[in-house]
Amino acid sequence: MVKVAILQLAVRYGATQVIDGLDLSAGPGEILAVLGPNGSGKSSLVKAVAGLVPHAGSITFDGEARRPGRIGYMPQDIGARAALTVLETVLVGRLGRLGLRVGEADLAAVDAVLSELGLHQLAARYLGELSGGQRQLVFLAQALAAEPRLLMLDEPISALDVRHQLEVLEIVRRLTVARRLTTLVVLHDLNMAARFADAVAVICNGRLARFGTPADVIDEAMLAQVFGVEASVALAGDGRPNVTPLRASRH
Ligand SMILES: Nc1ncnc2c1ncn2[C@@H]1O[C@H](COP(=O)(O)OP(=O)(O)OP(=O)(O)O)[C@@H](O)[C@H]1O
Repeated sequence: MVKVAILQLAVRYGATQVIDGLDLSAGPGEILAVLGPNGSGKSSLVKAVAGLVPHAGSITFDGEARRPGRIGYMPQDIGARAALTVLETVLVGRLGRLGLRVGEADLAAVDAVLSELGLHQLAARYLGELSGGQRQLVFLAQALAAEPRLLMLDEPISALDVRHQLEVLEIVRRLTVARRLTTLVVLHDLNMAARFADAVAVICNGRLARFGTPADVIDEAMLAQVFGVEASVALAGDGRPNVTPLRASRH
């Protein structure tokens, strides 16, 4: 259980500032979806929280600057360069917890995650022999194998068919609630964000454009201002918004 508080976050690459003055928070048992146009700074935000890029401003975890030991991070870029099998790749997720040898508990944890994501039959295959969607599931498995308290997923469903998209987000939601994880997930699919997130942060040009519940944030005005899209947004029976994009309103 980790309360993440971000205050006046700034990230720059060389002379280019890509996140500027961003305040945000996420709590245990909660999925925070991070939305925004391409290049707006979503991955940079998640990398800053994971400690993978330097930043200014403050990021605290339960009020402390020190990151919790158990972080699960799934990057957006999941190339197949490493000559590892699926089993080995998922085991890497437990690196911080491995002793001098792989123990029974590690193998059991990996086994459980492989089963949960339906990856058992692929366990001995090399990453380079998988489809893009299968590889995405393997890297999700790697993030979950850490048994994280803080879970960060950068576009985890972008290569998945619609059933796997739903399955993955259902698993993420179930684990988030059952284990009181604090979950940050970068998504491009507005309707999946509306359906699965407790809170939504919209990033635009490195700044926080909107932050609140899906119903507060995902509306026609935001889609026009932030994404340059004309859309119709209806509230479903459960009060969550449903977006139908109509046309690009600017080029
Ligand atoms: N390592 C880097 N060096 C220099 N600039 C970078 C680097 N990584 C990202 N950027 C730039 O920072 C800005 C934000 O990138 P970031 O990857 O955070 O955006 P994003 O919102 O995740 O985009 P997308 O939806 O396309 O994945 C972009 O303009 C990008 O070109």
